[in-house]
Amino acid sequence: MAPQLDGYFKQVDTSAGKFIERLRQAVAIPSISAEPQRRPDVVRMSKFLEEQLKSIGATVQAHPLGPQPGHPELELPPVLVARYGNDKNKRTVLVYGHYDVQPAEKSDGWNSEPFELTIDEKDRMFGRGSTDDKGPVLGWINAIQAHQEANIDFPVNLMMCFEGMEEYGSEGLEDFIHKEAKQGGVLHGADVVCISDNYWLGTEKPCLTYGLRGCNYYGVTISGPGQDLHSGVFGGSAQEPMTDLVRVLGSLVDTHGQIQIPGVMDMVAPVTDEEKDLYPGIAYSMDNLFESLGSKTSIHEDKDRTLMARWRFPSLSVHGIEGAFAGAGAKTVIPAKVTGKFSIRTVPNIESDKLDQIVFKHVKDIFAKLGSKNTLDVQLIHAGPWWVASPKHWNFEAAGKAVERVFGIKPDFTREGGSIPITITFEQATGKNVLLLPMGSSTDAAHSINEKLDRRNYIEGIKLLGAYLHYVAEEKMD
Ligand SMILES: NCC(=O)N[C@@H](Cc1c[nH]cn1)C(=O)O
Ligand SMILES: [Zn+2]
Ligand SMILES: [Zn+2]
Repeated sequence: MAPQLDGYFKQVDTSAGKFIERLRQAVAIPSISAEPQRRPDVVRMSKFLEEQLKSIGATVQAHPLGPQPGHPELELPPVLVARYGNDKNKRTVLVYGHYDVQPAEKSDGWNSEPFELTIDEKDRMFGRGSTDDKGPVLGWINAIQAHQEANIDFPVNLMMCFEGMEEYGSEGLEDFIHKEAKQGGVLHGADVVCISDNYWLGTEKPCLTYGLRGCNYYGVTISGPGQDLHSGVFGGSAQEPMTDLVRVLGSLVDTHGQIQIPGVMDMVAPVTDEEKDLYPGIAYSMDNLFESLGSKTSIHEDKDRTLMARWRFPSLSVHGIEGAFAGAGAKTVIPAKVTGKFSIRTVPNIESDKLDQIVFKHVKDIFAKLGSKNTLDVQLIHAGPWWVASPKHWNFEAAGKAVERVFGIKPDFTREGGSIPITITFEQATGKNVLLLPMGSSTDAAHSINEKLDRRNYIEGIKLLGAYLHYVAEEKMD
């Protein structure tokens, strides 16, 4: 089956240095979507990607999305829609990825410059965006190029949709996809959808992913004094916003990860016996968790409960406080206005709007009990839905065969604790099966300091993406 693959694999190995250089150039562009001052870099990254796509003969359109909601002065970065191949006798695969990244500063604790791809003696390629999601996005381009260089016919028509706001909730993309997936739209005509933007459960065994948690992200702002104050002069006589905020934040979740907001857990679908039976067969251990954590500070003691906590139950994380003193030293300031940021990862059957109302009520109730003269405001910053699909589809079968061919092992079928808000939109707008096909591993530290992609995962991942397309071309439709 798929006899051309050996030649393709050989070519990927031959071109590996070139593909790593492409990743180096991409990582060098700090395309941080959450920071308005970095928006020109996000746009620069879209232009880089456009050039790369054109260089391999894809047709590319950059679609503007208009101003960012709530920031009329700030244009959203464009969605790139590219096409390679237009053969009516071939299947069409729609792939999605994102070219924006999470914020990163060397001073956060990185061992190397976050926007300089740094390869160590173990062939780990460190850099912001290396695994999330520049490596996988470039993987599709590299797969096309290796086919050309090896003179192997590309097995499918590839439609590529790359956005620049994923790490900020995919603003503006949903409407675009719904519009363009219709007859006559630029995203119309896909047979299946594939997204490479998540991770293996461990470091050795690839997986195919059929579920994601959603994410509702909130800000709670407490303000009082007209400006920051000297704690020696005003400590004890002014009500302090930080004092109130830490109490509000402290009321949200306990040390054991139990969400303390009444009503949230009532919305969670009960775990069925059939579901419980899936967990013991999955290749994962507490040591895998400890390795990715870099410590043994797990909440749960066993693997099944840990996986359920990641995939199957909601979690609440407190991310930071804007406006608070966070530097080194001992500054004696009383901040005048502080915004706590927290998010809830959602699962079936949590309803997003209902969750917002429950969260707002809880925060307001806790604040009211403090009897503070300060002012409170709580807002939803963005929300993305959870998604669970059926892996019993030829799209997953094709990917399973590709994993076996490249890695010599059958993949695990997993869900993911993270969120890719646009996944369900692709499913609904195209009416087609969506597969998540990860490239990176559990130790990649996406969103964290020292994010990396192992050379092996990148190069074998390029083979995997190409092999998947060959098996898609061969699969019988359901
Ligand atoms: N690789 C996917 C990813 O990292 N997704 C983000 C999406 C998000 C949701 N809210 C803010 N960003 C994630 O945090 O899961
Ligand atoms: Zn991502
Ligand atoms: Zn991410």
